[in-house]
Amino acid sequence: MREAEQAAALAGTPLDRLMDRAGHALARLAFRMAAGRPVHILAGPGNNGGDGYVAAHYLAAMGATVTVSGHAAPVTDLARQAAARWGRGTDSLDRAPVATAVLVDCLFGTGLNRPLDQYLSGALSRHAASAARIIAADVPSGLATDSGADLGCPIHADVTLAFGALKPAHLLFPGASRMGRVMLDDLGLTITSHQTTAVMPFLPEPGFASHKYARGLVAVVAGKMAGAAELAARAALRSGAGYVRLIGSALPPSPPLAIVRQGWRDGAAILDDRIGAILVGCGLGQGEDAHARLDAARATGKPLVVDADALGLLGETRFDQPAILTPHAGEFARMGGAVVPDKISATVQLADRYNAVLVHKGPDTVIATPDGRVAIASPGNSWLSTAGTGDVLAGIAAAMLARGLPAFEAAQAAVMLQQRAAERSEKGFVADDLVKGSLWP
Ligand SMILES: NC(=O)C1=CN([C@@H]2O[C@H](COP(=O)(O)OP(=O)(O)OC[C@H]3O[C@@H](n4cnc5c(N)ncnc54)[C@H](O)[C@@H]3O)[C@@H](O)[C@H]2O)[C@@H](O)CC1
Ligand SMILES: Nc1ncnc2c1ncn2[C@@H]1O[C@H](COP(=O)(O)OP(=O)(O)O)[C@@H](O)[C@H]1O
Ligand SMILES: [K+]
Repeated sequence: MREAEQAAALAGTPLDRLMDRAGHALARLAFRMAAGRPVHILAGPGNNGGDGYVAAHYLAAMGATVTVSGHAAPVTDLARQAAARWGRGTDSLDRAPVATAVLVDCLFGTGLNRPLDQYLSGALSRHAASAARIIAADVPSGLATDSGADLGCPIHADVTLAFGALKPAHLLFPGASRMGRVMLDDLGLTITSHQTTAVMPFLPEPGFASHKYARGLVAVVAGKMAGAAELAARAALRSGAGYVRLIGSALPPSPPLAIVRQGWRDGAAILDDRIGAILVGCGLGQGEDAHARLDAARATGKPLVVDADALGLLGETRFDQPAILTPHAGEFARMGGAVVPDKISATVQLADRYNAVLVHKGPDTVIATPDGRVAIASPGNSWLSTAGTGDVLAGIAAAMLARGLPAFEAAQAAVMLQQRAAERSEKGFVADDLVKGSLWP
């Protein structure tokens, strides 16, 4: 965002214009939410506080009842100009709060560089308790914008109005749990970044020239716990693969019978040239056989999805072929990934180490490439926290690789399709329910 501010300034949008837009947007939102009742604004010393003074100026001009409490005098030129524009009195932050309809938290935004002290977090929480609704300007104060880490944020906002672009704190936990409804005002900026929210790539439907191999042949390698591979195979088929082979499963055939079952045959089963992607790991186990199956899958040079048990067998592997690795937090830690709070850097580091696309799962899934591109999924449906939904994700990812998507796009498609399936399902769904019908968007 700071880069974007600089770019905007160079492109001729002065920063005071951006602050004016931000403050005006805040004022319009607070005006609507207050519906004639009083609004109180907390203004910090930096430009987040500046947004608050501008909002106060506009609210007064709209005829709203608006008061401001300031923490420390403005320290930036922009914030000083904004405070002068407001021009009316500013209370001290520790004056006893009065009941208000809407509190607008403009204490700190992207400039927070240390935890809130007790004085600040106490004052913010007292003011919040006296307000019916809370709007956070850019981010609730006390959250680290770039990681979503909690640096002593005492509030849950009802609405967070993000400026310019969404930041990691809007999507990553615990920050994401403090936002309430997130709204974005782009301030008229076009921001390009190597960090984005995950998006669904365009998936063309089968055309007249399509055939089952053109749509993608997926090989799912089974192992000790055959159910996991079964789920993954169904997910691959239901998400549009033309052909799915389930290899080495000990379970008897069950619907959909379109899944073709084959023995492992010392690895010969995965050598078919027409196979577009191999999924290995779901229910694989960790013994000798598991090692052999993982090694054979790698040796084919074909695009791979590596999940679950196979993630624990990778050692110092660096992938030569397109590969997607899908660890949950526990598997991520066992693979040597640094523990959060900075889930983004930790995921990029591991992607680089394995030379693969990393899908670091959880309520806030982070997808990273070895060259540092990052896509963060919007917080998912928490009913996904049930056994087997990871196998479903891995199966969809394999189908996306087999249809020819690059690994980064395939991983995003898989996360989006799994989330959409969850949204369409009844509360209390289980993994099997997700793959009963089509997973196509
Ligand atoms: N990005 C943009 O293009 C725009 C940004 N604007 C606003 O500007 C904000 C960023 O402004 P700033 O960079 O001035 O940063 P902030 O206003 O977030 O805060 C910076 C100030 O707070 C102090 N500070 C940091 N952590 C503290 C702590 N724990 N306790 C006490 N003091 C602390 C710093 O020393 C500094 O004085 C954004 O969040 C956004 O609201 C808007 O004005 C519109 C334009
Ligand atoms: N609280 C949650 N909210 C949203 N999604 C979740 C949550 N917990 C887990 N998930 C998602 O559910 C899936 C679980 O995968 P995983 O832990 O590998 O389960 P399994 O190994 O049993 O298949 C992942 O896609 C993950 O992102
Ligand atoms: K804020």
